[in-house]
Amino acid sequence: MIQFDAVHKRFPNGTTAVHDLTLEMPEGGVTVLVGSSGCGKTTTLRMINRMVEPTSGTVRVAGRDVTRQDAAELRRSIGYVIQQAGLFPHRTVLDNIATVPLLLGQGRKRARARAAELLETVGLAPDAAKRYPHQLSGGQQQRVGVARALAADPPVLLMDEPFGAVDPVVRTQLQDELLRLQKELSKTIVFVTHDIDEAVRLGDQIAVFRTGGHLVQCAPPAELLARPADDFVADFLGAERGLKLLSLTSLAEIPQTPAETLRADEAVPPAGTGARWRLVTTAAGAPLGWLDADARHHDGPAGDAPLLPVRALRDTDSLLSALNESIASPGGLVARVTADGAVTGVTSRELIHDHAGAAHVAAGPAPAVTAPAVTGPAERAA
Ligand SMILES: Nc1ncnc2c1ncn2[C@@H]1O[C@H](COP(=O)(O)OP(=O)(O)OP(=O)(O)O)[C@@H](O)[C@H]1O
Repeated sequence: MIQFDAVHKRFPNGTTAVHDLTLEMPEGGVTVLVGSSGCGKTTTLRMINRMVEPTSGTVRVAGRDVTRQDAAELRRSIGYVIQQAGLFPHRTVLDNIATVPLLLGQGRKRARARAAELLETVGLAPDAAKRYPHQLSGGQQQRVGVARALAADPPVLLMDEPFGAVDPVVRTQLQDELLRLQKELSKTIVFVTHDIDEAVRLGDQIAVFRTGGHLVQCAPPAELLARPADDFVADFLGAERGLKLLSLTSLAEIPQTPAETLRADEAVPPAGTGARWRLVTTAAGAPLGWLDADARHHDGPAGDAPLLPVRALRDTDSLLSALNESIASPGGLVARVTADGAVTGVTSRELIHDHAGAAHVAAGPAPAVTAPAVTGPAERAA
């Protein structure tokens, strides 16, 4: 666990970067620090590995005051990943990853063997090992950065906007990789980002800071979205915080009913018999598309009829995806499939809407909105 106890940081030029911060970052969990530019996120992060020293207060890692530990030793025991990876340009990928184990006195052979293993762990092909950083894409460089931070198997990982410089698709892939890795490794991660969606996706808890280094609220994502402490946090979370909350609820919680299906080789039934929207599937039960059985443009096998696209969802998908799909689906039905892609049933738009409302109720009521204080004439005169 990492503990900040009444930590204050004032730089020599008089800037207060962090103001009286008391915060616990649980062991094996991801704490995300968010807030507008200059609100003290990086300074907070850097006080953990003593790249910045607090002016007052105590930072403890695993119960030990960091200022009582040798700074270089402390840094080697804490992984650090920054934006654009910060790799050594004249070292190969493998040597970049092996840097800390070598500094810790591991033999070259062992350090390189471990580095090669880590390449695979972070999803890079073995042939990346001999390349230099400039020969990799931005996303690949970030993966090397993560591998390097993990090389000495540190219990704590500090990540300062690690995915800030890559495009949204690669960014999502890197987030997925981090979530997968974290499931296996359970590191104590402190992650700085500007992106609230990234915070909601990755954080076990999210700490929201305001300019001047004030911590405004720290809570698990669902609680933060349902009950922002004040207007600042609510604004920071954005107008779509209700939808973001749905992204945290899994579709598994919502019942399904049997689907009216037709195999692709079956004939289109006469109009007016059975359900209007039939789900046409392969022989193995994978959905191919929606058939408007009442329109009946076609007499032959269902698979040859004009079908409307279907995007089937798994139990692991979110209520937000279900809501989205229920709007796009012609009959308002969301097709549900197993992990192997075989149809298990459908869920109606109405049921999804009901549960979307219930998700908000379950997360608890939002605080009442307080009207801005009206300044009275006496105060205005003061
Ligand atoms: N070495 C320094 N000397 C003086 N002021 C500093 C120093 N480092 C940071 N600051 C100031 O401290 C405040 C907090 O900076 P910090 O980098 O921690 O913010 P941040 O939230 O990480 O910002 P960003 O999101 O823009 O990276 C800012 O006003 C910054 O200008």
